[in-house]
Amino acid sequence: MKELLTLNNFACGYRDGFQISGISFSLSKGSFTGIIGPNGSGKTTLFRGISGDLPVSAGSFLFKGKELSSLTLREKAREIAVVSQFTERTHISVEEYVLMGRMPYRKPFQFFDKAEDIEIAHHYMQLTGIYRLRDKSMAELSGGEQQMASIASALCQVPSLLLLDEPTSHLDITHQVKFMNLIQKLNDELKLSVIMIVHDLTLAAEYCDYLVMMKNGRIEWQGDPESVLTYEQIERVYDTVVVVGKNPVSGKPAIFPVSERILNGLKKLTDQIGNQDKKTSL
Ligand SMILES: Nc1ncnc2c1ncn2[C@@H]1O[C@H](COP(=O)(O)OP(=O)(O)OP(=O)(O)O)[C@@H](O)[C@H]1O
Repeated sequence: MKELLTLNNFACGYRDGFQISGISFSLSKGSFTGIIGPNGSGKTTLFRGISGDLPVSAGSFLFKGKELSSLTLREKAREIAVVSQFTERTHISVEEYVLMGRMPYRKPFQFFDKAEDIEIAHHYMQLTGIYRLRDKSMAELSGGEQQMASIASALCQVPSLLLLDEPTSHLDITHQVKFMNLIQKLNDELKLSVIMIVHDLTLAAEYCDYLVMMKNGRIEWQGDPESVLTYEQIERVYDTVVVVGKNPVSGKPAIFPVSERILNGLKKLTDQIGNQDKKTSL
């Protein structure tokens, strides 16, 4: 089966509070999808619905052809791994933290990690560049290093779907690009499907092959980056003036903000030209 997940008229939300509704999209195995939209538009709520953290209140959600709610917690944990924005500042070692990702594979009454689990954890620590930090406490790591440890732990679950909630928000440009390249590599080589909440639209355009743009708990637009990230749609959804250009190397959309001072200057200039045109036509 090519389709990994299908949401059909899906709705979920908080009791007597915010709801997302009418959500319909399908993602195939190995896709790299970005969820974009303004603050409070429902991106994290959608994530919580996809991870099974919030129950489906209407519509359906099929994962590999089965209702997600029919999977046991252990089955879900073997299929879907979530990396949230915040890592707990726990005092356990990096290695112990990463090994927690093997929990869904532990047998009842298995109190020690098997050699196979340790081998898998070491493999993903090496891949994410944190192997050298394995004996340090998680609390001693920088934000970027903690982020990598979370990814390594999530990969230990050997999931088919990785959910990333704003993973690059605390990273400098070097680490952002390094991080995105790693996710792209996992996506390419392991055919790992990725859904990522991302605020940086240019970064989303560069790496994602599909974008879902949300506003007020609904999908406003979805498709490839070129069709979603037009200046008209961005302005309508974010209520902000932007210029959309092209990355000269990749050809992907690049989004530029425009300051109010520049906009006011442009407005003055067009008003002056308009007044001159009026005078000459009199
Ligand atoms: N646990 C909760 N209980 C009730 N309402 C919540 C809860 N979490 C979030 N909300 C509300 O749901 C709405 C959507 O929040 P959500 O976190 O899904 O938005 P978002 O698009 O991820 O925002 P941001 O970009 O700011 O992270 C907000 O109005 C928020 O106040």
